[in-house]
Parts: sequence; structure tokens; C-alpha cells
Amino acid sequence: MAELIFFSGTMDCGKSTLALQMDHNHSARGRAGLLFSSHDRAGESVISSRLGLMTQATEVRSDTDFWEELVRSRTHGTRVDYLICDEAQFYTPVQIEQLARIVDDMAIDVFAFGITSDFRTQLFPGSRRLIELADRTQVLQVEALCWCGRRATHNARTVDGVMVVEGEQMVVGDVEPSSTESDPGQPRLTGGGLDELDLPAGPVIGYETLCRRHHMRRVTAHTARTHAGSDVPLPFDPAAARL
Ligand SMILES: Nc1ncnc2c1ncn2[C@@H]1O[C@H](COP(=O)(O)OP(=O)(O)O)[C@@H](O)[C@H]1O
Ligand SMILES: Cc1cn([C@H]2C[C@H](O)[C@@H](COP(=O)(O)O)O2)c(=O)[nH]c1=O
Repeated sequence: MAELIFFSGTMDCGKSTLALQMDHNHSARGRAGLLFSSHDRAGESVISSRLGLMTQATEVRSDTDFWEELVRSRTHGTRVDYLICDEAQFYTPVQIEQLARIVDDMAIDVFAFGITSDFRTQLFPGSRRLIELADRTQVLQVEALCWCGRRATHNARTVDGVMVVEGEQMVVGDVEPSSTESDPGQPRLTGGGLDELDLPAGPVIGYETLCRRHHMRRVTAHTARTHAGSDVPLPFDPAAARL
């Protein structure tokens, strides 16, 4: 029986790696798959993993109709047994419904990968629809960690190193290595969009995975280091933080 499975987790927990591994394992057994992604950090029409793997994929745009895509593929005689759908948080709810219909009416497996919530801890509309419709939602086993060592459950956005809780829901970007204060290679925001070629113009946008406690208290690795290096107490009770 075909299934719609949503593999979810925070940023940087290995979703794209798993997406490429699943494609490899299924195709190695003679199954035929189609790969999709949307706004991958590495550019258009690819699925890229931080482990260095990168594979060509069809870019999902706001007007992409998965049902039409599949009908077209089949009309051209292409066999399709499964779909790999990365960055699924960026798909529209209607596109998620198309994926569910493909599972039920065409008996094609759909493996979707994405983060559930944004930097404000609110569900992406596409992820919400996936949680509502998926046969199974599977949280990835590999856990991203908060700077405090706890399991990271939330994604924080930083602007010029400062955690923010307001702004556009979608800004493509990467997690900052916690050891660097300011990475000139990080994406910058210019005029409402992301433009890596125009580095000096806008603020530096970064992401960091945090536990809920530190997300709610807005304590990033940088904030914690700053406070640890001074006499200023952390903005919370350290005894409570150990709980
Ligand atoms: N240099 C490295 N050595 C080993 N593992 C790494 C390295 N860099 C990244 N990873 C692994 O890759 C994971 C991120 O994989 P990726 O598929 O890009 O994540 P996601 O798609 O969830 O954002 C990290 O959690 C880590 O486990
Ligand atoms: C939290 C959050 C993330 N994003 C963007 C940043 C990245 O481009 C992707 C997530 O990619 P990953 O492979 O899971 O690391 O989503 C965003 O646009 N808005 C957010 O709130």
C-alpha cells in the first residue's frame, strides 16, 4: 500500500541526507523515483545535503501542480514508483493535497522532508497540511543539539547575530557554525530578497537550532558566550536551566 510519509525535524538534522539515501536505496532495488525540492540553499533544482551530496531535482514553484506533473510523466511512458519531496515546508497546502491524492489514486509512495515550524515556532502551512494528511510523520533520529547540549527542537533566526522573532516567514539561509562570530559567507538580505552577491548591503541572516527553553528565552550560543565572558548574569535563573 502506497504511503505519504512526512520526515520532519529541525534544520540541520539530516533530512536532505535521508532524502538522498532513500532515493538511492529505492532506485538500487529497481524502483523509479522523481525528485523535487524548493528553494534549496545550494540553488534551484537541486537537493543538497551538508554531508556533500547533491542531486538534480525538479524545482517546485507556487504554480507547480504535482498531479499534472505525474499525469504528464506517465503519458510519456515514464514509470514512477515514488516521489522524494525535499523542503516540503515551502509547498502550498494545495500541493500537499495533490501529493496525498497521488498516493491514493496512483499508488505512488510520497516521501516528504521538511521542517515543521518557522523561527517564530509557528507551523509552515505546507508542514501543517502534511501533519494533517500524512499516513505517518516520522521525526528524524539524528538530533540537532542546542548549544546547552539538550536536544534542539526549535529553529531560531538571527539578524546580524541577534535573535529575532518577527519578519518574513521564508528567508533561505543556513545554520551558523557556533564557533564563528560573524561569517562573511552567510547570506545577507537586500531589498526584501536574498542576494549573496551583494554582501555589504544588508544584514546577515542566520539560523540556529535551540531547545525550547533557550528559544523562548532567546538565548543563542552567541548570547550565552557573551554573558559567560562577563559579570552580567544570564537573563534567566541558571539553576532552573539545569532542570
Ligand atoms: N562535517 C561533517 N561530518 C559529519 N557529519 C556532518 C558534517 N557536516 C554535517 N553533518 C551531518 O549532516 C547533518 C545535516 O544534514 P542535512 O541533510 O544537510 O540536514 P537538513 O536537510 O536536515 O538541514 C548534520 O546534522 C550532521 O549530522
Ligand atoms: C526556520 C526557518 C527556516 N527557513 C529556511 C532556511 C533554509 O533555507 C530552509 C530549511 O532548510 P534545512 O535544509 O532544513 O536546513 O528553510 C525559513 O525560510 N524560515 C524559517 O523560519
